[in-house]
Formats: sequence, structure tokens, C-alpha cells
Amino acid sequence: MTAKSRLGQNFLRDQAAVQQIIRAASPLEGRTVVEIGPGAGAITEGLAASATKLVALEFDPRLVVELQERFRGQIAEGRVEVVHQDVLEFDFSALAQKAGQRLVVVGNLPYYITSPILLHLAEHAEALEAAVLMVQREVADRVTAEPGSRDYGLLTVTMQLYGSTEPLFTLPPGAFVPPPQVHSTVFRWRFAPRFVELEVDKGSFIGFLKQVFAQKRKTLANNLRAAGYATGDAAATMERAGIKAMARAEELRLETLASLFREISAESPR
Ligand SMILES: C[S@@+](CC[C@H](N)C(=O)[O-])C[C@H]1O[C@@H](n2cnc3c(N)ncnc32)[C@H](O)[C@@H]1O
Repeated sequence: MTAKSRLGQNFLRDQAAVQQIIRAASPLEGRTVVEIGPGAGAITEGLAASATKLVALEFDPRLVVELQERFRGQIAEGRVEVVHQDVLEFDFSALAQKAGQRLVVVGNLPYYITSPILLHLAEHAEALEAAVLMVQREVADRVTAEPGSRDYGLLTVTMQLYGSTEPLFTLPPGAFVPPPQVHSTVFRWRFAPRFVELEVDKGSFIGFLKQVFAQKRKTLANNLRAAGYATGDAAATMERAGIKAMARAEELRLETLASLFREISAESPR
């Protein structure tokens, strides 16, 4: 079967990796699982065997027909559902409500829409328990980066706002057919949105993070001024949040950025 590269079709052929992904998402008994992009079914088979209910979301109609044929028995029993849909349109919250539980998400993602998928999952974070996702290595490095490292930035803190992330393992291009041009990394995201604990309003704080990470080379104080925050004494505000005057946003933990945001909001509520 020819793979459609415009749909990010790189099929996993490494059986050991398939087992590792399923273990990383386990235990699946009693759970409703959503697979993003089941493709030719490499991971689907194992998920269907372990999960109580599997919803497989595939955008390519040709693959949907094949999957429906292959899982006909389990579909008839109501244990598997193959849905022809764009994952970005899928309402995870509605499914979680119907299932009466938070969902487990698994996927070897189509890389051309990795960021939109991560943001879509973040929007439905309250409906999700955990996700085990394969992405290109560079994206996983950014998602799981530590403050002060080259890869730490807006993506890292945005993901952390919705829970914790950990890298699991990396695969070379040869683990896929056809091989992609990049290495791939599987990471786990355990969802636990932190807005209440950090005492920040979701929309305003995300807007603030976009502004402070806007220009990588600028200091935090300069990014704050450019964005119209901390119009008074930015250095004093930063000091109250425990931040050095010349600091850059890329050096600061999410908790510190939240405390700066609270200081700024108390000074000049927007
Ligand atoms: C990297 S492949 C993974 C296939 C399979 N899970 C595997 O590991 O071999 C990505 C899959 O996502 C599907 N896909 C692409 N865009 C999609 C979208 N917007 N919504 C759902 N699935 C999509 C592709 O057709 C493809 O089957």
C-alpha cells in the first residue's frame, strides 16, 4: 500500500516499540482509549486487545475501510470504533463524558500537525488522564526540556500548564515504512491542569507567556516592557517575584513565571 506523505503516513514496523508504547499507556483494563491516526493498525491491535473500549480516529478514508474490515468482530461487540474524522475536530470532552471517565490517548502522530494536536489535547485536558505520543525528536526535546536549556520555551511551559511530561524512548527513521527524515521520540503526558494551584487566569496567563517568550534574545524585562506589562519599575516587580534583573524567560520555571504574573496583575490589573 502506498503511504500518503501529505498525511504524515510513516507506519511503525518495530514490534518492540509497539509493545513499549502499549506498556507506557497501561494499565488499559477498564479504560476508554483514543488512538490518533491508527494508520495500518500497528498499535491498534494491541490497544484493542487490552482496552475495554478503543476509539480509533483516522482521516484517510482508504485506511478507515481497511481498519473497519480488520476489526469487524470487535466493532460488532462494541469494543472498537473506527471513526473517520480529523483529530483536530474530535470532541474528547464529549467522549469522556459519555464514557464516564477520563480518557487515555495514544498515537504515532502525523508530524505535519503535531503542535495543533498538542494544543487540541490541552484544550480538552480536563477530559484526559494521560497521553503516550510519538513525535519528532526535536518536538519531544522542546516538550520535555529543563529551564535554561536550548529547547526550553513557550511549548514547554504551555504543556506543563496542563500536566507533567516525560520522554520515554527514541527511534531511528528505519523503524518506520517509509522512513521519515527525522528521529522520533515517544513521551508521556499526564494531565493535571495547574491554573488553580498557580492562581492564574487561564486566558490572561497564556497571553502573558506568549509575550514573555516572544523574543528569545531579549531579556525578560525588555520583553515585558515591549508588551506593555510592568510599565512602572519592571526590575522591582521582578525582584518581588524572586527574579534577577537580567533574567530571560527561558531560564525560569513555570512557578516563577506564574508568581511574576501575579505580581504584575496585582500592580496593574488588565
Ligand atoms: C505517523 S502515521 C501513524 C500510523 C500508525 N499509527 C502507525 O504507527 O503505524 C499517522 C497517521 O495519522 C493519520 N492522520 C493524518 N492526519 C490526520 C488527522 N488530521 N486526523 C486523524 N488522523 C490523521 C494518517 O493517515 C496516518 O495513518
